[in-house]
Amino acid sequence: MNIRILHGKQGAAEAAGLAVVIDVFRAFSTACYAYAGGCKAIYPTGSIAEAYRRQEELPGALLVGERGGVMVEGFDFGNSPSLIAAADVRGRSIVHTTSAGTQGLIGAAQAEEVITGAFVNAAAIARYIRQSAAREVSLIAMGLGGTEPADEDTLCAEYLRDLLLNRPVDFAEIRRYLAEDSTTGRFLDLVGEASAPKEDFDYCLDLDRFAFVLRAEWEDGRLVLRQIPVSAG
Ligand SMILES: O=C(O)[C@H](CS(=O)(=O)O)OP(=O)(O)O
Repeated sequence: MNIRILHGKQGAAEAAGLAVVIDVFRAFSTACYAYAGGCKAIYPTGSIAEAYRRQEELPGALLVGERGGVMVEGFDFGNSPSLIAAADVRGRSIVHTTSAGTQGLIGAAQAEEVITGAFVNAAAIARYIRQSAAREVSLIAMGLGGTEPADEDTLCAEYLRDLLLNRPVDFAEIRRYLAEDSTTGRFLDLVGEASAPKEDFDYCLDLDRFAFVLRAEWEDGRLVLRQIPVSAG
């Protein structure tokens, strides 16, 4: 298996084979919590205007997302895993637009298959990749706004690579580093911003909470994330 670590929107555009678009803080942690809460489907979109157009096509859909980490005015929720986990999203479609994560899903157009990446389902991602027998794997660390590296995404890409190569991993040290030394968890700087609660840090670093992956598929001309359970072993 050939594994490449790529970065940001540029990396997404270069991704080949099975692509894992990684956004730990917070897009793809939030998406996992939404599926765990029973949402019907998540539609990743690029622009805010496109999100509103998609919502018109999907009556009753919730609008979820941010710009600069802050909930888009008029949306139902920001990009917050803890707030989504506390909400009743059962049976609801979600239209999701974020600065980095959803842009990466849209940009990875050359890849054969695209799944999301986060720590909350890291072991399931590694199992899914092994079971897929993919020969080429692109791990894309989306970073800040898809243009600057962010420690949490780079560390998640390296963590997934090491799992796949059966190398030792030390999640406790990653967590400690992100809590104490890293400065790239931008939403953590939005102190007092309701759509960026500090609890999101723990929600995003709840390693292996979920045993599924989210796979991006095209349905009726729309990109949608679908939940794929991954068996143990
Ligand atoms: O909502 C987030 O935490 C980030 C905002 S920013 O890129 O850190 O400003 O969005 P995401 O697309 O989930 O990285």
